[in-house]
Amino acid sequence: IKDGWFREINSQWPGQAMTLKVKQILHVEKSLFQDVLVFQSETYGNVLVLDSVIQCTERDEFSYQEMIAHLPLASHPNPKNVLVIGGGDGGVIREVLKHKSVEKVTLCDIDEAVIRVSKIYLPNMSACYADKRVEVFIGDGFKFLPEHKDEYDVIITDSSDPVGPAEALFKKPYYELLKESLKEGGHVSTQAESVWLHMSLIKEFMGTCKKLFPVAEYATISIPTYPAGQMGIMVCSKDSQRDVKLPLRPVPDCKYYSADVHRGAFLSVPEFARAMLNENTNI
Ligand SMILES: NCCCN[C@H]1CC[C@H](N)CC1
Repeated sequence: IKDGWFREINSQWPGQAMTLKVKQILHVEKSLFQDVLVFQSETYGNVLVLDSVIQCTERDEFSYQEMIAHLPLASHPNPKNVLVIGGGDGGVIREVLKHKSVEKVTLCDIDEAVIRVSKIYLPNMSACYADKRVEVFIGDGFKFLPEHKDEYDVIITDSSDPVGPAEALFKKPYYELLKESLKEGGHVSTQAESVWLHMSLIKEFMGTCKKLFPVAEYATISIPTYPAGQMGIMVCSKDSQRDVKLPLRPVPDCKYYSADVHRGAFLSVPEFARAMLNENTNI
């Protein structure tokens, strides 16, 4: 933070940086896994930053949290048991609980500091921890998944970037674990970075998903405070007959998500990205 501005300078997005004006620094901590910063911004509410990377802001988090949850859930016929890997800020669980069919949602985040801090500074994301359908497990998804095979209808990987604690969550071994923890006809979703900055990573990532899942689709969303203002969501299904681009039922109380936005998120992937992603299919 310099002269009152937070600048998201990072080697993953060379030569550019989102900058937010800081009103007040609320929390600074070095957890077991990463540097944790929360500040009150002038125009985006409270902001959670991990290892100098913006994780979420109160003003625009709904975009990403709604879409990473509802794309896999609304396209699944009857999701009952849901797992969230990461997502310690609580925003994704809030969205999962909007689905009446969901009986239980388990959150597995490696860093208790993120949960503790979001309970204090991100109340409208972490309020849902009080819901009786929610259970929390502090630990590494890599250790949790092998102990929960054939158990979940939907698994959402709400991770930080592939630099630091979340690096392994973008590689094949993790996706094999995800697949084994899904029940028949299960869906997965994960944050899939920006077509403006990470095309090579997304291409490799799509290749992994297409090898492991019969259905794998990349959706795009608009979110101002993520790098380049665009974020991808990868959605896969174990059921070769399933269309994850098709919303099967409405989701109440959303500010970003709708049935049209569901379809549009897959249809509006820009041509340069679609061409690169489709190259993978002839592996
Ligand atoms: N619920 C927190 C979302 C974390 N998602 C990532 C944060 C860092 C970004 N560069 C990419 C998305």
